[in-house]
Amino acid sequence: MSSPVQSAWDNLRALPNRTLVELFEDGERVGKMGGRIEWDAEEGSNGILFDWSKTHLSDELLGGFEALAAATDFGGKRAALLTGEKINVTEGRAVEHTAQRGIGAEPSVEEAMALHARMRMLVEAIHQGALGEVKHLIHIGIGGSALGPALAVNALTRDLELVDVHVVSNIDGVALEEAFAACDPATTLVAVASKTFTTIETMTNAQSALKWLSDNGVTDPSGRVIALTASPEKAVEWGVDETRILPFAESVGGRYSIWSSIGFPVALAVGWDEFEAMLAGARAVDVHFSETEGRHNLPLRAAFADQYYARLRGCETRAVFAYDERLGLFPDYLQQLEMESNGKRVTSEGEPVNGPTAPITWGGVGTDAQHAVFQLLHQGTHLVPVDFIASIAPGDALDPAHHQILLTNCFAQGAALMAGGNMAADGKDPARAFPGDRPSATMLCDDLDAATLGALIAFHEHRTFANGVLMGINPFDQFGVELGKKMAKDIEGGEASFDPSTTELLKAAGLGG
Ligand SMILES: O=P(O)(O)OC[C@H]1O[C@H](O)[C@H](O)[C@@H](O)[C@@H]1O
Repeated sequence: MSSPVQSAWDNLRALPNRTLVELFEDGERVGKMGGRIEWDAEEGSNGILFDWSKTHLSDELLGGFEALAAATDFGGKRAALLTGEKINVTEGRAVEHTAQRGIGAEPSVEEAMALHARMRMLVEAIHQGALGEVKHLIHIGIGGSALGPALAVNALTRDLELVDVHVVSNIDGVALEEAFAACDPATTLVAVASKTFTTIETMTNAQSALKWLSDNGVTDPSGRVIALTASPEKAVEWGVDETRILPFAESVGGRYSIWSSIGFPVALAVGWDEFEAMLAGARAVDVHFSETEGRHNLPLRAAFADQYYARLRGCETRAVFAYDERLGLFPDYLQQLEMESNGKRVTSEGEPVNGPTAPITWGGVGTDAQHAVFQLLHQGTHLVPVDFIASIAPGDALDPAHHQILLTNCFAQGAALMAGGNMAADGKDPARAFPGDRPSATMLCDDLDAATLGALIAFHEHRTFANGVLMGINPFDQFGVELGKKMAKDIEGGEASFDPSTTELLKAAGLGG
């Protein structure tokens, strides 16, 4: 007998696939497949329009996916997420990034608010000169301790940068040297961001940053260090003064940690109010996600489309193009969020999964990408669902033509992917033929400010969670990163023997004994 989940998938597989042109015969489609999430802004409200009408989701498919959501107990799992149950079953932990935004179990929300207050005091004290003149911050961290800060600092500091922030993640010393070259040691602080405070890249880079400070005449280098961590005791052992440790809860996952003290460089660069605005934008999405049911729940609806393309149409990748220079790092951010969360092969119960899991996330910025990779999207043999992200308000103060061309190109690409056609005069040249019926979704922001960035990130967090629920997997562990780390340690320790290829490579590089 098949399980309710299996029946829901069987039912989905039996539904007809309609073309986008056929789907648009429904005159109400744009309204049905669009939706806004809004929040209060200085003047009125701001928001994001989520237009999923150019995807192949039909009324029947939406109904089928709603049945799947019911069979996988989406409602119960969402409630468990938002009330701090231990849903990260493989690690026996709650998952409480929303508590950082005020949504969650009361003690966790209170703890988050108290830690935010402490972070705020330090940020404001630094702005007021309590640590002397501070012009630069070298933020050292990797993975979830770097990608969020790098994204947000890059996105939000075009108009205002109170402190010049350099995010360094790679162990390749070239990365750290580049930051050194851009900073004056006398006016530089170093943030060491690591949930565990053990990550080899981060700890090695932090040590070298201390050495750089002392080699360049800073008398108390460790007095220039701020630790952002869920392991404050390890930071103390490492030599950071307790007054400059900004802790966060163990239940905040690395790739979900921008909302915690890992967001310190953002607050330092753009000020506390902007950091709070980012949290408020995320909270607006949390509220929508927690209160809206079925197809009207926008992150869930996006996950329906993700599952449709990955599992029913065999798409192995999905692409994200931000038509906004400020979101240049958004695809990188999403790669960790989605691939580290849902790139799994067993369910939460340890059983093999019943279909493909996370597709490969890739992308870039428009219009650059149009002149490089869009050829494949329009005429290649892979079907790639595309997300477009754009802002109605421009980020630049140049001739408005810049922004108009940017936006018209963004919309034209979605239209062209869907419509297809033939560019030859006689309409018959196969090399000039566009098959069309290629899907895209568009996220159109009123403006790209801190609240909008928070909302965009939270939308993708919940979309990722919803995908995990529909596939029956735990999105919150990441054991897949461990084996390579262990082998690197084994090489360092000279303990292990390796395959012939690896042994030769080590020998050629003069490594590994
Ligand atoms: O913050 P840390 O403990 O230094 O961890 C940094 C990163 O490394 C790990 O290997 C994980 O893959 C990431 O999820 C994590 O964000």
